[in-house]
Amino acid sequence: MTLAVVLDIEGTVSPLSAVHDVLFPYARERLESWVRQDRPGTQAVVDEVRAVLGGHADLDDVVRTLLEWHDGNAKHSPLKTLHGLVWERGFLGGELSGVIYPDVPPALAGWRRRGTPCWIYSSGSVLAQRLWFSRSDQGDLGGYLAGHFDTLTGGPKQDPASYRRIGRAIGTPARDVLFLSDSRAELDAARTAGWATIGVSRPGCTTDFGTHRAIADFTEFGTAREVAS
Ligand SMILES: CSCCC(=O)C(=O)COP(=O)(O)O
Ligand SMILES: [Mg+2]
Repeated sequence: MTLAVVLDIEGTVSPLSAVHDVLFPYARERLESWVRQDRPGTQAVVDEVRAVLGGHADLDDVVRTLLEWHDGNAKHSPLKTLHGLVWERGFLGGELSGVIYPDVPPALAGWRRRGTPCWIYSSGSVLAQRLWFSRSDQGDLGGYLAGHFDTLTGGPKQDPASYRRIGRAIGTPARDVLFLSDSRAELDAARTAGWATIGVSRPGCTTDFGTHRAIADFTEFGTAREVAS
C-alpha cells in the first residue's frame, strides 16, 4: 500500500520546455546583474560558490562559474538557489507562471481524498517549487502538497542516500513510498533506497525505463494498484 507519493517536476508534472525555454533563459539574462548588484540572498550564494572554488575567487570568477554551471544545466545548489531568487521576481510580477500538465491536478486531488500525502523532490529550489505550484496555469496547487525537497534539503537526486534522508524526514517506511520521475538514474537511486518507482514518459521522452514500470500520464493511476490503495 502506498502511504506517500513523491513527485519530480521537470518532465514529470511539467513539460521540459516550460523550464528550458522559459525559466532558464529568464534566469540566464538576469543572473550576472543579480549577483553584481548584491540583491537580497545572493551573498550566501556567492559564499557557497567561493567555497567550491577555493576561498580566493573574486566576483568575476564566481559569476563565470555560475554562468558555466547554468549553461551546462548543472544541478548545483548555489545555482539553484540563485535561480529561485531571480524567478521569484518574475512570478510575483506576473511574468512567469508554473506550467503543469492538466492530468496532474485530478491525481493530486485523488491522493488527497485518500489521505495520501504528496511531496515534491526536484533540483529546483524549494522557493522555486512553491512559486511553480502556487502560481500555475492550473491554479494554486500548493494546498495539495505536503512539502518540498530540493538538492539542499534532500541531496543529489541520483544518490540513494537522498531518498533515505527524505524517507526519514517524511516519516514513511521506504516500501510505502512511491516516486515518479522522467529520469532513469533517479528512479534507480530511489529503488536502491527501497522505494516503489514509476517512470513518466511524457511526449518527446526517449528514456528507457528498464524494469521500472512506465506510464504516459497521471490518468493511468485509475488502474495503478500502487496508488489506488
Ligand atoms: C520549477 S522548479 C525549477 C526546475 C529546475 O530548475 C530543475 O532543474 C528541474 O529539475 P527536476 O529535478 O524537477 O527534473
Ligand atoms: Mg525530471
